[in-house]
Parts: sequence; structure tokens; C-alpha cells
Amino acid sequence: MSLRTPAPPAGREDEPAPKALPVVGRGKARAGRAMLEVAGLSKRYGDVQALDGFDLTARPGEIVGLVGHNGAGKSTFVEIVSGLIRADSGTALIGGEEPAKARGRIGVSPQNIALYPPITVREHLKLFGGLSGLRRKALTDAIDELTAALRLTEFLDRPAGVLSGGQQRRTQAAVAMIHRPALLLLDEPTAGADPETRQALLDAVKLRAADGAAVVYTTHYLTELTELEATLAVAKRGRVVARGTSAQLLEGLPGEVRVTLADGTELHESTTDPTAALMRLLADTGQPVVSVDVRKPDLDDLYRSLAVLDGD
Ligand SMILES: Nc1ncnc2c1ncn2[C@@H]1O[C@H](COP(=O)(O)OP(=O)(O)OP(=O)(O)O)[C@@H](O)[C@H]1O
Repeated sequence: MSLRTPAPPAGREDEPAPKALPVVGRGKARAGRAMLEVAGLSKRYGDVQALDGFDLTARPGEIVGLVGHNGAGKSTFVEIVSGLIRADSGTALIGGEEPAKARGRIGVSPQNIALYPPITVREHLKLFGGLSGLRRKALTDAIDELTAALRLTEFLDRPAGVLSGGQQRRTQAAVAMIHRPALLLLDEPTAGADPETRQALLDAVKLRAADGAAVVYTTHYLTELTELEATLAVAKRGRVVARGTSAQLLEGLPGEVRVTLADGTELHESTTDPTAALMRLLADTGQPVVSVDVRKPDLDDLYRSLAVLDGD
């Protein structure tokens, strides 16, 4: 890739936040040098500026939840860091090395399934584990452990092409993890997944992070990032506009209280104090209440708050 801007110094997340970032937090980040250091990445496709100064770091053991609207540039970032495409400018370093040199240290689960239909789950894992240097018992142990964690054991000898969508997603994740990469890039790994598939993936990701991998996990589901205890990076128009824990980023944002009355009337209030709002709504209903729903602030609320800050 073309690399024109200098590499960022180690530990840059310790520096004061640029003004554009509402919150900066380090979450579970371990001390020491970041495994992933991305600074000022730009990428243009014709008229579309897909990335426009994208910065992100991830430390060993940290799970970074990369969120943002469709088209914010998340997959383009993943493709550049995994060495599939080149940036126009900026730096992407994995353990201090460019993506092309760091391939063996990266595991990628792309947004679109990329498996070989005729070959089995076991053959996929033997192939990718073998390419990274795993042999004999180490390889079979790694396959057994990972497929058990991802609840894939019973599908080991089935060709990828006949697996269900959820089974393929888990196989894709297994291919990304088999060589215990230092950097794991998972691009919407649970898209379309049922609850069991989702849980298996989340459990496996947590194990890898506990093992010391730096993980970048793109998703549209905040609940997954809460379960993963991920720090959040919010992408917008090709750059990261907010960084912190979900508690930090959501603090002070209003959720919603909704009360449905017997005659079908719906009362709702956007509020940061659901108890007080509920008391207010219930005080003068004058008829039986059918249901009460309290919604905590979510990613949509976060995006809206950032849009207000940006003057959108
Ligand atoms: N190969 C390509 N050719 C042309 N435009 C592209 C290409 N890849 C991405 N883009 C454009 O770049 C922008 C960023 O796309 P990207 O896929 O990175 O967004 P994203 O945040 O991953 O979105 P989503 O949440 O929908 O997956 C979009 O406007 C997209 O249309």
C-alpha cells in the first residue's frame, strides 16, 4: 500500500482527545503498544470518499466495536487493514508492520462469506491452519477446540456449500481464528445469525480476546458490544468521530418510555430519567394501562446525538 503519512507513536490513545471526538476512553485496553495502529487512512472510489482520515488503534486483548451507518467506511477500513485493497494515503500497521507483511498475524472474517463450496469445514481449517504453520497434533487440537467453541463439531465433514447461512458464518469465523491471529477483524460476523449462532460467535470472540488478540468487530447491534465489553469506535463519512466505552458514549442520552392504554392510546416520552417520566405518564391516564415499555438509549440515539453535534 502507499504509505505517505508517518506512523503514529505508540500509546496515542493516551493523548488528549481531539475536539471532534466527544469521548475518548480506553476500556479494557491493556498497557503497552497497540497491535493495530491506523492513522489518516483515505480511500476514494470515483466520486465517493469512502475513507477520509480514518484513525483507530486496538491494543492486545481489546475488543473494538466499530459501528456506524451503512456506507460509513467500516468495510473499506477492514479491507485495507487485511491487505485486500490499498489506501490512497495514511498508515495501517499491525504490530508495527504493513498489512502485506503482517498477513500471518491477521484473521479476517469478511462481510460476504468467502468459503470454497466443495471443501469441508475440516478441510478449510486444515488448509488455513496449515498455511499459518500449524502441524499434526497442534492443528487437530486447534480444530477440535475452535469447532467446539463455535458449535461446529457435527458439521466438520460437510462441504461448506451445503451448510446453512449461520453454519457458514461460524465456519468463516473459525477460518479467521484458527491460527490464533494477533489481530482479528470481524466484519458483521453475526449478520442474519440466529441467537445460538450469535452466542457461539460472541463466546469465541471473547475467548480470543482473553488470549490476547486485538479484535475489531463491526456490527449494527449494540447489545453484542455490551456483551463483549467492547470499546466503541463510531465511524461516520469515512472517519472515526467518537471513541469510548458504550457507557461513556451513551451517558446522558435520552431513551424512551412508552405506555399503552386500554383504548389503544400510546403515550411516550423521550427521557434520561425513565422512572420520573413513567410516573408523569401514569399520573393522569384515567384508564387501565395495557403495557409499559422502557427503552434504553441505543446506537440510533448515539448517531442522532453525534449528528446534532456535527450540525447535520
Ligand atoms: N469497490 C467499491 N467501488 C465503489 N464504491 C465503493 C466500493 N466499496 C465501497 N464503496 C463505497 O464506499 C463507501 C463506504 O462503503 P463501506 O462498504 O466501507 O461502508 P460500511 O460502513 O461497511 O457500510 P455497511 O454498514 O453498509 O456495510 C460507500 O459509499 C460505498 O458505496
